[in-house]
Amino acid sequence: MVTAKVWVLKKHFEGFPKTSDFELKKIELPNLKDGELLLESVFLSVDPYMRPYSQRDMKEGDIMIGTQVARIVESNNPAFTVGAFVVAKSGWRTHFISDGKDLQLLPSSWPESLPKSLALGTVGMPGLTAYFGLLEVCKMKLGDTVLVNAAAGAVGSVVGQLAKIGGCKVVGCAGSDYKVAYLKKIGFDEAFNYKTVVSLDEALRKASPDGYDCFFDNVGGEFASIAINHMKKYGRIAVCGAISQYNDSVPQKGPYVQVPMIFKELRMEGFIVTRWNNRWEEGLKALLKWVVEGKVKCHEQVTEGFENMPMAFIGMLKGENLGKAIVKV
Ligand SMILES: NC(=O)C1=CN([C@@H]2O[C@H](COP(=O)(O)OP(=O)(O)OC[C@H]3O[C@@H](n4cnc5c(N)ncnc54)[C@H](OP(=O)(O)O)[C@@H]3O)[C@@H](O)[C@H]2O)C=CC1
Ligand SMILES: CCCCCCC/C=C/C=O
Repeated sequence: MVTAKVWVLKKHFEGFPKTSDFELKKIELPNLKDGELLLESVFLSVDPYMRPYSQRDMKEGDIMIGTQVARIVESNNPAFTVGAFVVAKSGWRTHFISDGKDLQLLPSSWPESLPKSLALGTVGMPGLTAYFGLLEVCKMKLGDTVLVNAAAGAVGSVVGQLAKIGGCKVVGCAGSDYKVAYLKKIGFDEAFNYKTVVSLDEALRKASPDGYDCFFDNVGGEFASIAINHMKKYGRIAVCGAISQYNDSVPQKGPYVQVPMIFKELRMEGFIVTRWNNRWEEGLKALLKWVVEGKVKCHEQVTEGFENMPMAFIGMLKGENLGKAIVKV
């Protein structure tokens, strides 16, 4: 008999999540039936979407949603070998049972030396968000100037590097000087700390006096309202995330987008990465190749210990992570 530890949403978040909103529980797992597997989580992901999705899709007492890289420890399913690693969507659990239907094996070309945790970041859902958001929503093309916020995070850092591979000028902003230095190190042409600039408007103008063709928006709110005025005519805005609004108890008020959208004839499109579920293999193959070739650099903020999951999640929402926020069990 295996005992799994799980993190439960004890109380719906009100404003910024608190550690007391979570509860650690133990669950006895039953014996495996035919066709089933027992898995242990090795790395778990903490992501911004957990904040709005918990509000929309979860009730108090549910196990927190999320993905992990897990190792197969027992298998009654001939399609899965003990010792293999998979990406699963089994929530915040140390151990779980699966019938294999929802599991994704890591690509067979995954090099032994490459951390498997990257399957939750650059070579996983966040990397794919950057890939499809830039190619399909921003319609990025050679010579474009691309703006991205939350640029030193899991999605943003890949957006900037893919835009450089695509022959664009890239401007990024992040919430600390350390993050800004990292952006310059990984090839951003311009980067600034949005928390310390005297004027966001001036910082955006200085970074690209001619404006922006593409804006990959991870943040929303005030930043997006100012950035929209810096778009070039016919610019494209990919509305990927709105992390500056996820913890609001009272919705923020405008300025509103209509006037700049009309006069600059902009295209602004929200998206969710799962729209391209049927092309994940293509995206993962491309991302893995760039990582292996050293064309896309990865950084992870690894928190040790399953018991620290709530802390890692809250820390990521506060901006404590450089690159992808990961928990190592
Ligand atoms: N549409 C889709 O399919 C997907 C959307 N997303 C969205 O992409 C965005 C980035 O996600 P991800 O890369 O995983 O997360 P990150 O790794 O970028 O971590 C979140 C970062 O957001 C920044 N941040 C937090 N609060 C604010 C704020 N009030 N204003 C500005 N920045 C803030 C912090 O960086 P800093 O120090 O720079 O402030 C923090 O490090 C999120 O909005 C997320 O919801 C993610 C995946 C899929
Ligand atoms: C494999 C899990 C897919 C999660 C999709 C997350 C979409 C994110 C939206 C905003 O953050």
